[in-house]
Amino acid sequence: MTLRLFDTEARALREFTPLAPGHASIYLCGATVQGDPHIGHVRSGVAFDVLRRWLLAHDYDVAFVRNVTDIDDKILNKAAEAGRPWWEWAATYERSFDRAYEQLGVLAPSAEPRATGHVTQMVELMARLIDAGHAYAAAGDVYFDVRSFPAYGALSGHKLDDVHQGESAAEGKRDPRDFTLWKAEKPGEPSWPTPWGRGRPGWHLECSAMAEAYLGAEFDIHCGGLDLVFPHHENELAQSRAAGDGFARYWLHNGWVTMGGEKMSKSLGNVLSVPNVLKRVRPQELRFYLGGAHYRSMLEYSDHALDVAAETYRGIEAFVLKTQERAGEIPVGKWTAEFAAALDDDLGVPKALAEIHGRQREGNRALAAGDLDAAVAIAGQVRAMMGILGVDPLDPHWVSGTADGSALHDALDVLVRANLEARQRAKADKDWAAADEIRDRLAMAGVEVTDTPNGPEWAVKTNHNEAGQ
Ligand SMILES: Nc1ncnc2c1ncn2[C@@H]1O[C@H](COP(=O)(O)OP(=O)(O)OP(=O)(O)O)[C@@H](O)[C@H]1O
Ligand SMILES: [Zn+2]
Repeated sequence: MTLRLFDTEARALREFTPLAPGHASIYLCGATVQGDPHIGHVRSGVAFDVLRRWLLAHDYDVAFVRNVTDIDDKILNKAAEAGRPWWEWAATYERSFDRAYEQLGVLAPSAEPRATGHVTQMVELMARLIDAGHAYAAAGDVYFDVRSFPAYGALSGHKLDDVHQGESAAEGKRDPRDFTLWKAEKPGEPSWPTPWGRGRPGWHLECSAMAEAYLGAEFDIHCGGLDLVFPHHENELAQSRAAGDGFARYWLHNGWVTMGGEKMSKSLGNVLSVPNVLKRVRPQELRFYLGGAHYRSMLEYSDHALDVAAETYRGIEAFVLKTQERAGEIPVGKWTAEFAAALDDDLGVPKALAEIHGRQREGNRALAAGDLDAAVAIAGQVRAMMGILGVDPLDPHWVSGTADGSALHDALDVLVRANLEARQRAKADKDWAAADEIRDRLAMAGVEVTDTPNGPEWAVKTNHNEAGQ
């Protein structure tokens, strides 16, 4: 595998050579869990899941860390407005993000560290920076001294004179371009002890400390959305390198989901929540849509574009299902050389999809010609390639997640019906105890039985609405 990735720091495609052969360590900036995810939020999760799957397919041992920022001004403010504890607010929306990732078939991270669980590491990192003369404490805050790090701005291309951290002026800050590592305690806000007083972490510090804790002082790839290049990643890099760590060796950034030409963003109000979109299309179709564009390009949302992607997905799915119907089984095959070349070229998913469509057409021709062996072989290739993109139509994730017509549902139906027939026989024999026992057993398994004029009907009780399924 000769994988080339566009490295934001080098501003060029670079061949990926891991720090340790056969291992890849990846850090992805996760969500600030302040509200439900919109489809822009989950794009990075989907895009870099493809990178992970491609490395896994080449037998890499991948350590994939995606953090949760569970302490932040926005979380504190929103929780306070709602009159709820901040930790409950964060936990609620962390679950909401987890559910969205799960629905879209994003592989669970190797570790999902929360910022609040890593304050010790943050304090240690600050101590190293202060000792090395790169940071200072003032009035309970701790700042990074930007001028002490000559390479500052190298990632984003900012000249020092043009740097605006987006932070307000503060007592004791030596230079307006310095950024906050640690915020002094405010009344009523959560805080942790440090040698410089109680307070809470700044966002940038969190990721540097968590990346090092899990992936070491130097690791392979740091990923995130394009908006994070500055200041977030510039500041992460400055902190970690100033502290003597090699930090990330490659920086990858995904483009935005836009609507009306602007970044989909809560503050602009042009957002579509994941559950809402899943009322229109199935999760695998949404994933196919979000993951179908090149990860670095902008993806302008429209209902029409989403519908077209869903229809395209259904075309590929129909070919695989039709072949499966005739052949019985479609073993996962191997991707083609064209597909590999496309993905190796900075994860060129659009070209990879063109290859899949080509195979699909060839497969449909084979089906039409009655050449089932050829169709099965091609469907196996299609499954392998779609699997790398996380959307293999026969992946059990989609099959079991789809309540109607799925293999799992059909299997369950056979078992439940057998139980219901036994219950009918027990009733006919006036063996009420046996009939009740069967009903109770089904209830314990979460199967709810309703007697209707057409006979008993059953459904699995769920605790949440399975939107779109
Ligand atoms: N429209 C979008 N398209 C792609 N990625 C996005 C989009 N909006 C946010 N992200 C990414 O989601 C991740 C989490 O971002 P964060 O929680 O800071 O949200 P945000 O950018 O403040 O979103 P919002 O503006 O909607 O509040 C970041 O990596 C960010 O780049
Ligand atoms: Zn981060």
